[in-house]
Amino acid sequence: MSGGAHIAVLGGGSWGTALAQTLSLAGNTVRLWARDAATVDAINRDHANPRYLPGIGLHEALRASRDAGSILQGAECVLAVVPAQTMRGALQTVAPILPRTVPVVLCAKGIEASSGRLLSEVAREVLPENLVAALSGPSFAHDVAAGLPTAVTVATENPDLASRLAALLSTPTLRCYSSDDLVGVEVGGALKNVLAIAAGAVAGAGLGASAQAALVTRGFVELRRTAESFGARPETLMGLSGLGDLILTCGSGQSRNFSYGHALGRGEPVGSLPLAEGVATAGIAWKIAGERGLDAPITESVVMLLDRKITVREAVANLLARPLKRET
Ligand SMILES: NC(=O)C1=CN([C@@H]2O[C@H](COP(=O)(O)OP(=O)(O)OC[C@H]3O[C@@H](n4cnc5c(N)ncnc54)[C@H](O)[C@@H]3O)[C@@H](O)[C@H]2O)C=CC1
Ligand SMILES: O=C(CO)COP(=O)(O)O
Repeated sequence: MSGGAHIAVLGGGSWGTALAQTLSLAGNTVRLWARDAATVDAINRDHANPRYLPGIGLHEALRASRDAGSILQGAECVLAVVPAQTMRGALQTVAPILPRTVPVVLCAKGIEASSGRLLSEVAREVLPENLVAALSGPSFAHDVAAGLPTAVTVATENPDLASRLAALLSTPTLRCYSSDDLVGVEVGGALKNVLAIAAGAVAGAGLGASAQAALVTRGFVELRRTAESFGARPETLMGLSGLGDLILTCGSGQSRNFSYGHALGRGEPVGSLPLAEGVATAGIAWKIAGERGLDAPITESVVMLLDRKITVREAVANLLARPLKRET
């Protein structure tokens, strides 16, 4: 169980702040790097992050800074919690000052759209000497910050390190399981966001709970197919970072990806909505599926929907019109 460690968190958004809060409450020394001065001031002065975690009072010992050097000083572990498409830049910022003995835990969910790389591949390019892990699973930032019970998976390819990191990051309310299937945990987290957009779109278009259940189930088949093409183990995808996160985000308006899809389904504007990682990951996930000869009709529908080439009802009509097949 966590406590007494020095942990650095890169990213002052909702998830970085929530992880920093639970780890700080568990007795760790937590330092958070945020690029935005207002966020740093609010955390240090008011013990709050009203922009990203409204209504949550933060632990007084949690400190923030815009200076990455001071955040990293003495850190035993770094949590990287910026959006997936900005992960490379954030890691590049700390690369010259991060000791190579410090493990980096990637907490974002996405695939780098410009390269098709998983975030662990990005991290290994930027920080070739550091051990890389991923933390993923069904966990809304607000729930974790509020101390509600949550379970996630912490994965690295080294089982001993995975167990040590899971122990380091578990708190009385955040239970971390360990796994050596890094790729499985990463891909499960990245692809569920695309499916949450699809589920939200079906709900927003008023197509009914039955359609939503069918879509999520068939979406999970797509997720498994794509993840297994990366080398993920099927049982990982049946776990927290896969099925577990689909159950959470494909049925809750608390999910930003679901809400984004919901707005699309209702024909509402999406320009001012908060971060929905599935928007950036959908296109690259479909491209990867195409390159590998994988059937991914729901991912394709999300891409067409995001590009405004199709409506939700047309997308669902197309899915229904596909040739009948065995359920696999
Ligand atoms: N919010 C949640 O409930 C959960 C989020 N995640 C994942 O965590 C990742 C981060 O999401 P949130 O914290 O929710 O996003 P957010 O939108 O709440 O915050 C993003 C933060 O990253 C910062 N940022 C953006 N670009 C940056 C850059 N280039 N360099 C440094 N900082 C930068 C922003 O200033 C902001 O503080 C995403 O991949 C998300 O899928 C995972 C589990 C739960
Ligand atoms: O990943 C999450 C919960 O596990 C958060 O989901 P959203 O990014 O869709 O809000």
